[in-house]
Amino acid sequence: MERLMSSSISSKTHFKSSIFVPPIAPLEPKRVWFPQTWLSKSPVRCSLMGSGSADAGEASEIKKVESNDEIVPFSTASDSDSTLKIKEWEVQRFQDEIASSQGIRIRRRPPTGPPLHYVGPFEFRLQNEGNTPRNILEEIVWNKDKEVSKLKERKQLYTLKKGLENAPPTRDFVGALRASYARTGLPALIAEVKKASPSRGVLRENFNPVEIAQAYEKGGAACLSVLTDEKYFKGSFENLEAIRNAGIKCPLLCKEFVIDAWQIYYARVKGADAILLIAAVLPDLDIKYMIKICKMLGLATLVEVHDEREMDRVLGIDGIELIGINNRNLETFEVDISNTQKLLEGVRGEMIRQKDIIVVGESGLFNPSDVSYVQEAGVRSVLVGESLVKQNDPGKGIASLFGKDISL
Ligand SMILES: O=C(O)c1ccccc1NCC(=O)[C@H](O)[C@H](O)COP(=O)(O)O
Repeated sequence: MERLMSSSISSKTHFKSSIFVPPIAPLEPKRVWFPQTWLSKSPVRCSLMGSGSADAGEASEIKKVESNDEIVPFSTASDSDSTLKIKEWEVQRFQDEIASSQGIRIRRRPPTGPPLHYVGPFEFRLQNEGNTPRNILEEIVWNKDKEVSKLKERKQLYTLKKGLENAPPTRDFVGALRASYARTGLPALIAEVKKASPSRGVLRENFNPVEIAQAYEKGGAACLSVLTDEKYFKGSFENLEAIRNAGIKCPLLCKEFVIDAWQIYYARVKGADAILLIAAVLPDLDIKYMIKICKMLGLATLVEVHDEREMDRVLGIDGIELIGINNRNLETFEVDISNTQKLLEGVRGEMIRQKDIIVVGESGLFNPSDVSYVQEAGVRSVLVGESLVKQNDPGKGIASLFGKDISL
């Protein structure tokens, strides 16, 4: 690993020395053997923690390695392709080690896919622990990795940044939540525009995102959350853009699985006012880095946690204004709204009050007693999808959710 770091530094890369490098035993490349057929011709484009597409100068003291440049060869592998692959593999391993040292179970997709194995004249790919996603969240993230790589090839950051000049102005997402809470005395609603989900399948066949958004706004939602993932939620960035262009005044959260800063720029260009960052997926340094990028672009961040460890990590990060507590375990689909209460008890709740952080209760909220329960636990906002989107009139669903009309 030391060798990896020094080779990265010696090439023309942006690497800030303030990055925390945990004491990992150096790898021994001489013991690593890769079948020749496992090696591809693609150029290495690696980034520590996977957020490697934004300009290093922009989030000043924060990290990064991004290299298409010459790389110092160092192993027994004879050609430069294999050296690049070994380097990719090492960076991947380094990334996963940092993540797991923070209790993150979701691994990033291995860069090369499963190795080929030979049995006599045949070859096949072995499926094993290392190359198969272990749960739905990991699968989504691995798929997202492939998706984002392709999108980045089609639209480079440079082009996206030019698009920023024509992007609509951002609206104050946090301000809208505070104002709604002050006006109604009830948790401010972030109403979710979601056609389907991995746990519930298709929620609404007759799905018109703009009409649903208009109904939510009319029904008293403070902000909207728009799913943009296509494969698992049947959402899209076109939906986000259409809702923004339809003149909806509620600020919009881009509900995406963000693993790369490129996605933040893309969301901004498509009209988002806020971005979701999931602590189960992103190491601390990525969260800090992405918050900086968001601030620079005028976007709010909703940092989502599910357990105490994630909450403690996030409370250790400066500048957090919104924390979402997801009552759904994204690895198992289990939903339990008492999770919100558990995470807001004692010293954690105290710290949140002191920092004036708005907590958003997410998932599994269906009726007024669910809403009161999480409000008593300390939330000042709720993020609700299924129970609203399934109603014939999703706007009227809001009144049923709160037990009264909150649009007035
Ligand atoms: O909902 C899922 O099945 C799911 C699976 C994997 C990752 C995320 C998932 N959902 C995202 C959410 O947490 C919800 O869309 C959101 O909190 C609203 O929940 P609900 O009101 O229960 O629809």
